[in-house]
Amino acid sequence: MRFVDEAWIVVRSGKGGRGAVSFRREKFIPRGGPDGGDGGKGGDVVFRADPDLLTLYDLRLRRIYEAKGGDGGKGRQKHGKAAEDLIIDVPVGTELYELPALGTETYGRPEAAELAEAEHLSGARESDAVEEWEAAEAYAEAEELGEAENLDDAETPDGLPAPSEPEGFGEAVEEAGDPELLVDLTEPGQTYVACKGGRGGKGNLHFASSTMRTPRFAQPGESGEERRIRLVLKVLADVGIIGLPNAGKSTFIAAVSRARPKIAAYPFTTLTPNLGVIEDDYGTRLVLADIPGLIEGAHLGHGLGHRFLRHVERTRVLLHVVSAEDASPEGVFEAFGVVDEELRRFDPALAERPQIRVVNKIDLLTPEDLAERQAAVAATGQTVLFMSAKTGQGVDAVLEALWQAAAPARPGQSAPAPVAE
Ligand SMILES: Nc1nc2c(ncn2[C@@H]2O[C@H](COP(=O)(O)OP(=O)(O)OP(=O)(O)O)[C@@H](O)[C@H]2O)c(=O)[nH]1
Ligand SMILES: [Mg+2]
Repeated sequence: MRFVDEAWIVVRSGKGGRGAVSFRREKFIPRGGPDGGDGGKGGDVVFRADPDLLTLYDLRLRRIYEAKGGDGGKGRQKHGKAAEDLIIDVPVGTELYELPALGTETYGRPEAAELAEAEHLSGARESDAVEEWEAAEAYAEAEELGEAENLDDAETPDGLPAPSEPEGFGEAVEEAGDPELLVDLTEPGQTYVACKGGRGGKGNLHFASSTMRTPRFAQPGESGEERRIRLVLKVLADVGIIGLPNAGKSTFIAAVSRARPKIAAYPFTTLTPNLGVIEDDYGTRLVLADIPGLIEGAHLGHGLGHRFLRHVERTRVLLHVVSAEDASPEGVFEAFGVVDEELRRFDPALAERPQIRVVNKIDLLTPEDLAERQAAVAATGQTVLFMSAKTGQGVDAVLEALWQAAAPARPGQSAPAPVAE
């Protein structure tokens, strides 16, 4: 499974529907009072945490998300229908950050002009001859067509041209400094309204007064909002597989799950975390995350590790893998120490996370060499497992330890036993 952990998108809520300009038509009354209804509210943009999603991949394929606009008001005091909200499903564990605005003009949207118009009209400056004239013209035209109740028809549903990405957009996003965290969607079904839809405009029935019996104007709908949002998925894996580059982490996850990460005999083969799922006979699942190799200085941003350490923050158990090539009989714990130190400097709480320690590639050792290391470990009273992800030797014992340490307690079962350090 391809795992994408970051994306950024533009979201826009829908514009409010236009208020209607309409007049009652009754027999023998040539010009009845205004009865134009209000426009409907534009759609909100809502993010929702979906437990079935594991990646942000879909959000990479599309960049701009727009909710629909509200319907225009109608005659006989009928209000326009509110638009449906646009729901964007994201994996559980997605954080949303606000990116700085880039200036709406770059989109060539008529927003500013429309706002001015809305202000102008809501101020109901009836002395403005031009405005009157335009409204009257529009009304006459509509009347001719027999659809005086709704002058909104000429507009596209949201009244805006199709969006396009302005030049320099990507760069500007890249340069955005520390963005502000808006929400952390950690609960399945949790929602966050990122943009509120615009309010519908008032119909002309609101503008009648003693001096203004036949208002030939109505408010346009309020514009929607626009935001640029960065999405960061922190893997909600149960187990984080950590270790130095080339230790065999990807080989292990490929051996025990259907994940098919790239495996190669050079460091930093894995560039983004891979997720694998294992399932027991009861259908209980454990999500494993194969994290790119950490090296000394990861906490300083050296290598790739730093960027990915945050994924480990949320795992319940760490599977710490070292290669037998790096673990001499006296130096087995030293080998684990390098990555432990990186964890500690990045976040002391991380270093306290339960760890299952595994020496991998034991197929490269003679039986005597292996026995020597096992004896050295046993003498310390600590637990270290030995396996070969390549041949499968010892892998079942590692899986068993993972289930013990990370499986969520089933009803009627006590919590998993703590892992021996
Ligand atoms: N002999 C032997 N080789 C192994 C074993 N496990 C992995 N390898 C080899 O070690 C090399 C590195 O394996 P990977 O699984 O890519 O290592 P990794 O820890 O994911 O490395 P990075 O992604 O770079 O951090 C590959 O050539 C694997 O074939 C093992 O149990 N025995
Ligand atoms: Mg790898």
